[in-house]
Amino acid sequence: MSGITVNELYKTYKGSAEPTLKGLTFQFEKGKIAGLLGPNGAGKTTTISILCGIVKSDTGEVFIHGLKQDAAHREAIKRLIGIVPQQIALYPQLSAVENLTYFGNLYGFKGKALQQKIMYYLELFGLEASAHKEIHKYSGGMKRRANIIAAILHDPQLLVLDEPTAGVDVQSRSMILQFLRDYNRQGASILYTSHLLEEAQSLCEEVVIMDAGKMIVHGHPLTLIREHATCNNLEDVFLHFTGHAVRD
Ligand SMILES: Nc1ncnc2c1ncn2[C@@H]1O[C@H](COP(=O)(O)OP(=O)(O)OP(=O)(O)O)[C@@H](O)[C@H]1O
Repeated sequence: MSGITVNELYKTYKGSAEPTLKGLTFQFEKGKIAGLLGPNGAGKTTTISILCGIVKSDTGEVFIHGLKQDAAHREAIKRLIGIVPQQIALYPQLSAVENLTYFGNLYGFKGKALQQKIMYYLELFGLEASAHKEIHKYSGGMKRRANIIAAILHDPQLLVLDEPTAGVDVQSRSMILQFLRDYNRQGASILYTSHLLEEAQSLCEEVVIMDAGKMIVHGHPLTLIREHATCNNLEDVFLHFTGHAVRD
């Protein structure tokens, strides 16, 4: 399996009585836009963090494009993946160009080629006029767009995004979604989490709905909707499987 394989993941955080992941198992095909969905506290961020090698699971295994996520492959997987975390991971006192130069350098890119790439992406994401503005002066949507650029400078084959469109303005959201479609069309795999189910339904070719640390259902959004007579959209499917009780 050359996409993403998650096998029997268990994870209990130190000091927690309850496991966060309880035998989580799923697969996503390579080259697709995939969505990892679930209510608050389902374990999505934990799962993504384990996939990317940021958090260690207690047991279970993960394969990314055929490579096992372990010490022997950590560096190779790091080059393969671009991570866009939920929190903005940029230095607020530095400009976009300064931040992106720093992140490019971390991946070994330097000089004119890096600067050209940074300017290309700043333009693509509508940030060229604010290229030298400090990040703390950016709006929320601008920060999100810059945060994505930081994750793609090394041309990752798999882009993993944790709620990239949460709380952003309509124009930024539309630009981010268009970028994800284009980046996928160029051959990259995308894995993203979101609570916006209408968005996930239109964007994703595959979704996993997880709850309480387990996989609940997996499939193409439209197939899942068709398979359940009472469901008209992905939100109906989500509520069908995860219930109506509010989560804390
Ligand atoms: N570092 C941590 N230490 C202890 N508990 C944690 C830690 N990170 C997450 N948890 C707990 O694990 C559970 C799952 O959290 P996680 O952030 O993975 O879920 P999620 O599905 O991403 O939620 P949300 O949609 O709210 O972002 C929660 O109960 C959370 O409190």
